[in-house]
Amino acid sequence: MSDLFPETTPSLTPQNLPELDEWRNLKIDQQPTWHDHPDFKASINELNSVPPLVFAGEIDRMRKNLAEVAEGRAFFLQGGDCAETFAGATADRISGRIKTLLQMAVVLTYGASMPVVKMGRMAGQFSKPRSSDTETRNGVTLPSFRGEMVNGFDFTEESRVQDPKRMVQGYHTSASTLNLARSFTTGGFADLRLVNQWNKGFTSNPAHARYESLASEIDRALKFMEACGADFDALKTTELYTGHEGLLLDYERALTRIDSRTGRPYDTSGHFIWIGERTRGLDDAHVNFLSKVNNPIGVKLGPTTTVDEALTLIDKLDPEREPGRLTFITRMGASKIRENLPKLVEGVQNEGAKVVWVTDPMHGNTISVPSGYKTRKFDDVVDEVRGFFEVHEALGSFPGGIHVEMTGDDVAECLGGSDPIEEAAFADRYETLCDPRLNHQQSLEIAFLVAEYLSRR
Ligand SMILES: O=C[C@H](O)[C@H](O)COP(=O)(O)O
Ligand SMILES: C=C(OP(=O)(O)O)C(=O)O
Ligand SMILES: [Mn+2]
Repeated sequence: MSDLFPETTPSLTPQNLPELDEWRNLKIDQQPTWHDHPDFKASINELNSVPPLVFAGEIDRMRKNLAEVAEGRAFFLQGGDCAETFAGATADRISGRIKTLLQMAVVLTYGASMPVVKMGRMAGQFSKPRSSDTETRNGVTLPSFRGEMVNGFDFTEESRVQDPKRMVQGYHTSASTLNLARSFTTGGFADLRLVNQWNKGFTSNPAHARYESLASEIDRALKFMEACGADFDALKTTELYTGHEGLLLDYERALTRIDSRTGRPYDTSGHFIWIGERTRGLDDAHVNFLSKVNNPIGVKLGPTTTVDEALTLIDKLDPEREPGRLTFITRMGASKIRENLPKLVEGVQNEGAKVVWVTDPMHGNTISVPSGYKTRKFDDVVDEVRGFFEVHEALGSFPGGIHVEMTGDDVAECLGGSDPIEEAAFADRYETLCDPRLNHQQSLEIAFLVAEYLSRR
């Protein structure tokens, strides 16, 4: 808490720093239409006065960690739900997701002999951009579900009404999620000497067996080091950052605070905030607002991104060219990455900028199956990851990270994997409210694949 005392800098309270509100005059996409709602002002006022979810000092530390990634000395792992849910913020669900993410990180750290910067798509991933404003089922048309911070998922008129009080509920759910994440990662649960135990409760299959054997190897190495008298205090805790798409600017703005040390604004809704593929317009509201806060910022880059767009994004979001400030999360699709990514990487290299390059192998590979489910083929996900490593290898740039939609649960949402998920399983185990996620085992498989590529470098 000591890093942030907005009340000690009254001339710089969030309310009177006009540059933080420039976005209000710009084009803005994918927003709720709730500004005249009777509860809108009170909800914003409440969010203006709640404590920050994360602190400026932590955000700075993440930026420093990401600078290491930009220099090729660490790897960046981002993972979590496409859309978090309020009901899903239970101890079991949250710990399952964190365990899976930490297991992936262990595989990567050990396999690649490299520190891993870990970020959960969690404690704030409650709003969604949509392809269509409405959804039609059996002849009934209702507003689309836009994430639980905006409206409900149930297909009824009442549930789909946009309610600004949901932002306040989103804040509180984020706070309790973060509280549990902090106690897991600092309270002994994430002690590296317990890696073996994180696998308990998961059924036996190829990825799990592989994890068991890697965990035993780590265990032996640690026992050896311990016998040599090494001090393991540093292994007791781990750092898990949070991140989400900064889509709802009313929410992001209300949680922005001024850091008393520097007088600079930080968006305290999460450590890492990214701009989605649908809202990255160069002169639009999202780029403008996030250019003003001091957090590390990501931008999703889809297959139509031009070199000029990428360079202008750098100019706007990282004018000082500070490694760690800007992460480009490419989501091209398996069939396009080998053709589209090289020109972007070369363009950025020629400009002399050092961004972090992350692959999101999920969003360019979404398909619908005849039964109506949105899904992704595990093989396409793997192929985009391979393409990402091939392109960076060829150009001598650092493949800095991976961004996946995943869960710790044994869901059936993405097709394939070494214990293959078939379409028939969707009827019972398809649980996502938006995009299909890798289940626990598929997530571990991806981690092993990435570790192999990293260790070859
Ligand atoms: O992550 C999210 C989805 O890709 C995005 O919300 C669009 O989904 P839709 O095409 O189902 O609207
Ligand atoms: C909407 C998302 O991605 P994109 O902006 O890349 O489509 C997402 O990450 O859930
Ligand atoms: Mn998604």
